[in-house]
Amino acid sequence: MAEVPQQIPTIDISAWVNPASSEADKQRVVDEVHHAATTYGFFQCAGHGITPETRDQIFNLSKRFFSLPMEERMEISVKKSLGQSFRGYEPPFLQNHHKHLLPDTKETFVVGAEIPADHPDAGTFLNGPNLWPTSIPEDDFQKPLLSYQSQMVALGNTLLKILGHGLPKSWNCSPDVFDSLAENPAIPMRMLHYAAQPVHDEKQFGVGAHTDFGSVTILLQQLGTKGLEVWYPPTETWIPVPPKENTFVINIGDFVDRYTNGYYRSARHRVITTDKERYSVAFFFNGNMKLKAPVLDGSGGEVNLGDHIRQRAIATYGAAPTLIESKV
Ligand SMILES: O=C(O)CCC(=O)C(=O)O
Ligand SMILES: [Fe+2]
Repeated sequence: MAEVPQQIPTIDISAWVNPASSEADKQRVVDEVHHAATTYGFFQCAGHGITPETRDQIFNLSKRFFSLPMEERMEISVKKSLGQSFRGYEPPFLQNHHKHLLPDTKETFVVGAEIPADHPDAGTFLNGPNLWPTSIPEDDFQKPLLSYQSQMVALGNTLLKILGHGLPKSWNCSPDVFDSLAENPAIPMRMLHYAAQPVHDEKQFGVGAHTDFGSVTILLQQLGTKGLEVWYPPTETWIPVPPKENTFVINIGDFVDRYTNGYYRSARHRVITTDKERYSVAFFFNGNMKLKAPVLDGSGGEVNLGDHIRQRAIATYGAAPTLIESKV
């Protein structure tokens, strides 16, 4: 029987980003990420270059948004976003990952790539203009959020490069193989707020057990809170993933799992409820929604990112028929 891991690994990727690093130091980063992605599907990422001030600023904005009156949040509800663009505010109890559970307690504000309404793709699945709260000045809210978004895109690209370098040599694919996946990517960022749940109900989760749909997720957690757990199949255990100073939690999504035929693992995870409120920000680097490509290990079969994500959204928002019927 495998030993129960107490935590997922922490990996400092700074040697990869620093042009002065030796090849051996860069390779160490590749090896560590490879180990985490094949074993856990999760790791804590340090040395990413994003400042603590940026992190504090993002949480302050999130707190400011979720403190707006409910009517104001509902004015920019996802239901009001253009076509199937899925932008704006999602109230609690909307998404359900399992029929036998209650819907998730989380509430969410979703920001994606800013696609103007007159763009040919606007209104198609995950494409369109963002919805912004009118009572917060643009410079105080949308500018810093979009700046954070571009830092997340850069980090997502870096992570895909590292993952590309870790693929087995026998597959004969270029280490830049994920470049086409990273082109013009869908990048929904979900600012998440979990209200305190003083009464425990075993059917109630912040987010029920699920895997992420896209390529790579970059998660920022509020220090001093808890709730995130990842499933480790060899020991059939949930491993807690506590927030750690100056790190992001990185996890592999379904698409990279399928694309690599399960080599990089998209691990199940969940957020349990606690008696303390919690904020987190999940940046989903979904990737190029138009990508259709053969599975990388040459075993046959094709992956289609857009179809996969659409089907998973339908499955998990199925408990919210009004949203799903009008949106997907
Ligand atoms: O809030 C968290 O820690 C994780 C949220 C999550 O797993 C998700 O939104 O997919
Ligand atoms: Fe998730």
